Amino acid sequence: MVELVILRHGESQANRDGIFTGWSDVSLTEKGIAQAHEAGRLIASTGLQFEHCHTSMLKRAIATAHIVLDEINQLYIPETKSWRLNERHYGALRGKKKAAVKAEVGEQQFKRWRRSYKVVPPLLTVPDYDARYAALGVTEPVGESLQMAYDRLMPYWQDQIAPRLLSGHNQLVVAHGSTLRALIKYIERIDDVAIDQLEVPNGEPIVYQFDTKLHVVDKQVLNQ
Ligand SMILES: O=C(O)[C@H](O)COP(=O)(O)O
Repeated sequence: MVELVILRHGESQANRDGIFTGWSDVSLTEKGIAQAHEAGRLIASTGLQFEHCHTSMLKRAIATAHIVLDEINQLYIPETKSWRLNERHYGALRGKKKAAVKAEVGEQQFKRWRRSYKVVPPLLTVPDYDARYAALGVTEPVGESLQMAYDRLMPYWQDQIAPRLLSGHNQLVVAHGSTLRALIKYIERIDDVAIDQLEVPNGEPIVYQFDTKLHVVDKQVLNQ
């Protein structure tokens, strides 16, 4: 049996302040750091040895991954940071207070923008520029639906995660609410409608056990 552990970063400053974040690069709060340590201790209790750690290019996920790797005494393993694991880009909602947007557009539209699979948030008129993505030849999205995030995540799963699992090596993925919803949708074959009910809390490791064809044999959510 091979195992995959997926983990959403600990609480960020924007999570704490109720602000749409997406590709904004915000830090963990003290609470988020504590959540990352606790997640690490929970993962340590499984005794799993990982061959590779995958994270995004955003510091809230990278910092969480490093705290976890330290807690499990596996800081030495190879790690890949990919923009494909970045949070879904929230377009023109990015930086706005969630409560203010909800008050402006109403509960239904607010929920549609946050949780539907296909609805695209209001777009930026010009893409942001950030040297870290430009260096890779990646133009930042101007806004993404969950489906768009799913589509850019899948090549990373196919090329970097699935082959390692198929050769029997446990993998650790530390990413974001929406990219993990996309990954869970794929792994558990959740349909486009039911996915709007799925929430991924900060700092709560999910452990999947797969058979040799990458069918799920067991799923455990680790919490205190
Ligand atoms: O990008 C964000 O704002 C958060 O990471 C996720 O926010 P959501 O729960 O509103 O999708």
